Amino acid sequence: MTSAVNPLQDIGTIILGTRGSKLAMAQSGLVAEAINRCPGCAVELKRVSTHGDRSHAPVAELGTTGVWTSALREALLAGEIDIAVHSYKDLPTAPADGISLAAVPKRENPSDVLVARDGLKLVDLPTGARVGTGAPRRVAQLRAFRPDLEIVPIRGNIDTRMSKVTGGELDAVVLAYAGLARLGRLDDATDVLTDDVMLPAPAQGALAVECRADGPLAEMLLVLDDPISRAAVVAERAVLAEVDIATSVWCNSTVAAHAVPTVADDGAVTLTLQASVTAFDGSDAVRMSASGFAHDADGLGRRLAAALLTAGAAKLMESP
Ligand SMILES: NCc1[nH]cc(CCC(=O)O)c1CC(=O)O
Repeated sequence: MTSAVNPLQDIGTIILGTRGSKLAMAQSGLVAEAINRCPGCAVELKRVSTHGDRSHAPVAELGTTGVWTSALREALLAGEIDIAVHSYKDLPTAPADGISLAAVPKRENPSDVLVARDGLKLVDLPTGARVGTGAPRRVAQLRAFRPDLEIVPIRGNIDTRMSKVTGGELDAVVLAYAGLARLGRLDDATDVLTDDVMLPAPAQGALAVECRADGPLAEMLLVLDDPISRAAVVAERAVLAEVDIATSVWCNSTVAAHAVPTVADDGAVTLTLQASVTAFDGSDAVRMSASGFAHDADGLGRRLAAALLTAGAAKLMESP
């Protein structure tokens, strides 16, 4: 008697590596749940501590790419874990040898949100209000839109950041919608920031599921992949990669990008990609958009980056 081939039947328990933060555990839990739904699969979570978790310095000063992700990739290559789940926006743009991006699950809302006292929206914050964020992209866009605000550099996990608002130390913080959604804390958001005010980080809201390129998991993990989310993120990251090459400011970059997919009646997927680079002090910015087919997502992003660079994007990020 023959039975249908189950590509996982010989794999045994799959070890899924994750950072230990509440958000990372929630994200990894979502991926683990999806894998556990496949018949015969069993997943075990294993915590891996990263450079970013161990250091308390501002992320912009850690001086290296992959502060949240390198340790997970090393554990993957060493065979200590079989799958790594990352926030896609935290991954370096350079490809990693021996590792496949097996799946990009359906993306959460990529926007940033404001969590402010008294339910305030960004436009309602009083002059001089104290707003916490450490990300150069958020700082620059906030300064461009509301030069009167006092921006306070902060870091720490989402709970820590939000507690500075409830504790009265800050009037507001800027966070990713996706992070709040995954922690079940969306009710705390007081304003969902629109693209014209705060264009998100490339790949914000998306997860990256990686495995060893030579193993059996890559094919099986494709069930978790959402090709439209993947195409959008690939376009956004191509902008970042191309600007990175021209400027080498990586974590300190103010590059923002958002690709909105549309599916035509014939099934063809088109992306409308918007991208911007803002001067660190918010005094100047270049912003452009372009459309193209999802199957050329990478080319679309690279061409838009080239146009941004021609318009002076690299110069804007010369001095922090
Ligand atoms: N570097 C921190 C980080 N990495 C991913 C997210 C949010 C979740 C996501 O973008 O998928 C966050 C927190 C934040 O920006 O508020």
